[in-house]
Amino acid sequence: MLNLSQNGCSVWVTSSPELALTPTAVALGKFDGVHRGHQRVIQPILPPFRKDGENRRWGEPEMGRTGDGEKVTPPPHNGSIFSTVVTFDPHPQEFFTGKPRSLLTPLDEKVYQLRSLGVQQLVLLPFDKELCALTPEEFVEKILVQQLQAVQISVGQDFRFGSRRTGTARDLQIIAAKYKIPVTIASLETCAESQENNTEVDQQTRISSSLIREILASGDIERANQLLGRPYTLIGTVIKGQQIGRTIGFPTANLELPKDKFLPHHGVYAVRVFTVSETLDITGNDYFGVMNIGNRPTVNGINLSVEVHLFDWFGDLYGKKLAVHLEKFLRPEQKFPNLEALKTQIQLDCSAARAFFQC
Ligand SMILES: Cc1cc2nc3c(=O)[nH]c(=O)nc-3n(C[C@H](O)[C@H](O)[C@H](O)COP(=O)(O)O)c2cc1C
Ligand SMILES: Nc1ncnc2c1ncn2[C@@H]1O[C@H](COP(=O)(O)OP(=O)(O)OP(=O)(O)O)[C@@H](O)[C@H]1O
Repeated sequence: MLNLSQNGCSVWVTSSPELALTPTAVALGKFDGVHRGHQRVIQPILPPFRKDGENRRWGEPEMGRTGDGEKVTPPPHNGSIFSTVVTFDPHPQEFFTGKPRSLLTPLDEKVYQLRSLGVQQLVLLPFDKELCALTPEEFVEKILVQQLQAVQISVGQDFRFGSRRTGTARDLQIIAAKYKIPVTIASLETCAESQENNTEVDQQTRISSSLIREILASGDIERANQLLGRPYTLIGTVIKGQQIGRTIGFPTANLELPKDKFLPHHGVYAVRVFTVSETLDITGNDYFGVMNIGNRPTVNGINLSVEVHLFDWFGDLYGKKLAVHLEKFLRPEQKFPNLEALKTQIQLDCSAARAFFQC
């Protein structure tokens, strides 16, 4: 389906497990967000020669593309064990509810995050009736042993699998032992519970994609960033807006985002912006700026718009891909009586963002 390759680092992405590079060291789960808990599960499947956080060059041959139904030969096997994240597509919750689910990390972004951790392969198991009906024993035998030739498996302590989620992480360990495959069960990465409860005791809660969504929806971007282990990022292509911004002295780059991207609380954020390539690698300098996510009630906007104003930068960004790191929530969007009042407020937003970034 996709091959994302830059500087000799590639991730082989396939939704056909029979096209997977084998043998594999597998981390299992949905991994939306690739948050700190996920990173703990992925760590044990990475090659031992790689130090944490290092952007590894592993000198694999250039890989071709694969895809649903596409007949493509995977790159030759070079004798190594492929660090592989195995996830489900669509997201199981989307399959059961029939409702499209927005994601913290749409596919391109997930691949980018996995690649920067050192993962070599992403297998997107088609989540359908057939897969759902597999018992834990059948899942291990058919998918992990026969198709992926797993030699090592890693999951979190609360991992559940197989039909009606009957299999636990411990069950996986027992079943995999029959095939002599070791299973690492990562202990839960937790964080302090929100202080809202006003309890004296330091209660801990599990870091999860669902918790991070809730926190983003509430506008607490700094806490969401802590749990992710990096800034929450919106990545999109710059498209034309109504071009009113430039008339009030604040030209903005309007972003078209992946349709399934989860949007945080609407309003104004202090942001750090990077131009990126198709594979999402940073291509130039970074810029500071302010971003608005909202409907622009002051100009009777109807559609949701995501737009960023960069400090001290003038030029044409149309068609460019930007990665916008959300660092601080400044205020909710408001309806102003006129453009002059909006302009005055945006000036204040810029000052607040500059003070935050000390720039
Ligand atoms: C930092 C920032 C804050 C903004 N805050 C608001 C706001 O509170 N209310 C609003 O109606 N529009 C707000 N906007 C959106 C402006 O209305 C929008 O930038 C302007 O209409 C230009 O739109 P254009 O990009 O289509 O030309 C904000 C934009 C920026 C960059
Ligand atoms: N906080 C955590 N600490 C350790 N392991 C985790 C943590 N969160 C998830 N995992 C493990 O990482 C893998 C992927 O997790 P998964 O994406 O399914 O869960 P999640 O982040 O809790 O998402 P959701 O909130 O949608 O359930 C699983 O093996 C899971 O057990």
